[in-house]
Amino acid sequence: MNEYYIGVMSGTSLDGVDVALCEIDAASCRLIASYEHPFEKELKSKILEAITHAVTLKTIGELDVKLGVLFSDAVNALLTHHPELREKIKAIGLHGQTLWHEPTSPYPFSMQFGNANEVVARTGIDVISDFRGADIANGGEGAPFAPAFHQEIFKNLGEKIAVVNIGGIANISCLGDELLGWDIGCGNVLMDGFISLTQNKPYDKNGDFARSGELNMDLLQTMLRDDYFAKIPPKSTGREYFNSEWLQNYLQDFQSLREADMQRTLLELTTVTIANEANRLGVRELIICGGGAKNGFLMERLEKLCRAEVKTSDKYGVSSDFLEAMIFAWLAYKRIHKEAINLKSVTGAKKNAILGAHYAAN
Ligand SMILES: Nc1ncnc2c1ncn2[C@@H]1O[C@H](COP(=O)(O)OP(=O)(O)OP(=O)(O)O)[C@@H](O)[C@H]1O
Ligand SMILES: CC(=O)N[C@H]1[C@@H]2OC[C@@H](O2)[C@@H](O)[C@@H]1O[C@H](C)C(=O)O
Repeated sequence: MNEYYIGVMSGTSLDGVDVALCEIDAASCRLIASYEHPFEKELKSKILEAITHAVTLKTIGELDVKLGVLFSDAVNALLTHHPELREKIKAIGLHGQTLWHEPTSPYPFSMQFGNANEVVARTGIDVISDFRGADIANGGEGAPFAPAFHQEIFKNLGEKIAVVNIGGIANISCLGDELLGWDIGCGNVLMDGFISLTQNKPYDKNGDFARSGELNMDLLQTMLRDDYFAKIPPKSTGREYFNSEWLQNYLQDFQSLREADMQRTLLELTTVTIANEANRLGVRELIICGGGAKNGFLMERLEKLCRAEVKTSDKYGVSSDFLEAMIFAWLAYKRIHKEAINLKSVTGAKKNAILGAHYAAN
């Protein structure tokens, strides 16, 4: 029998909270309704501050609850449009806001905020959260998890298919008998960071500003030599690595470049690092999802640089905007049904584990 779950995702871009209401059974996951809840500017700056500066435990505790309230508001807002479904929702899969991801240190962890008890109290619905902890405890990277879901929904397309999510961070899934996947590196996060610093805009709409600039090969080659790109998978990353310090470090020797040239070169960095992986894997089709799919210039460059055919997931009827939120609805379904997730070939965990902690409403 089909069951209803809600997935809530707020990613590295901090652009909004994505909510996906899905109808799920053993063979399918269908998006029934979706909603993007606004992220207040003030909360966004608080999160960025917590990532880059030392903050007090009081601030951290409050941030956890504020995010819990935000995620509850997001779920309740979606359900006001579908009141008849509220009683039917089995659970909310709550990813939480990643503040810090450090899976390879001596005491590895991945920190997602958004108080689950608060979400249970404010929605009256069971919540599954803390998805990454078990994978890390089993020796895995705790990310990316998207490959398991990509495999599930695109398995009928055959071999040599890869899916790339271009969010703040870009991650790839290579589908097949042995599932592969890792975080490629920067998706939009550096482009967003640069245009926000220079023009106070959240992102470069359609890549138009980048298009107006010239590619600087010296800067591109220098950035491509960054250690992260050469690292052998399993690997995963986030804002604790690709951030304003990273940008400053690479841009400082190129101060004479025009801002448009820097933007253009950052866009090329994203597309070249994605295309390199796709070409190396020899994929025949590259399916794109995440906000980067809306950047016309970025998509043009990807089509040029990739030997594979490049399509957005929308072409297969899967929303490129809500695919990540759907992952957490699906993972909540898997947790309720106590099914382990096939991820050890991706994250390097010793075993496939049942992911997530269950916070019951009753
Ligand atoms: N019209 C557009 N033109 C250019 N870029 C866009 C457009 N719309 C969205 N984006 C980019 O997509 C980003 C948001 O993508 P998305 O919501 O997939 O990221 P995320 O889920 O927060 O990140 P991650 O997947 O790393 O967790 C924006 O910050 C922006 O850079
Ligand atoms: C630690 C963390 O939050 N990682 C996110 C982030 O956003 C994209 C990429 O980096 C991926 O590793 C992951 O999200 C998706 C949903 C994942 O687990 O596949």
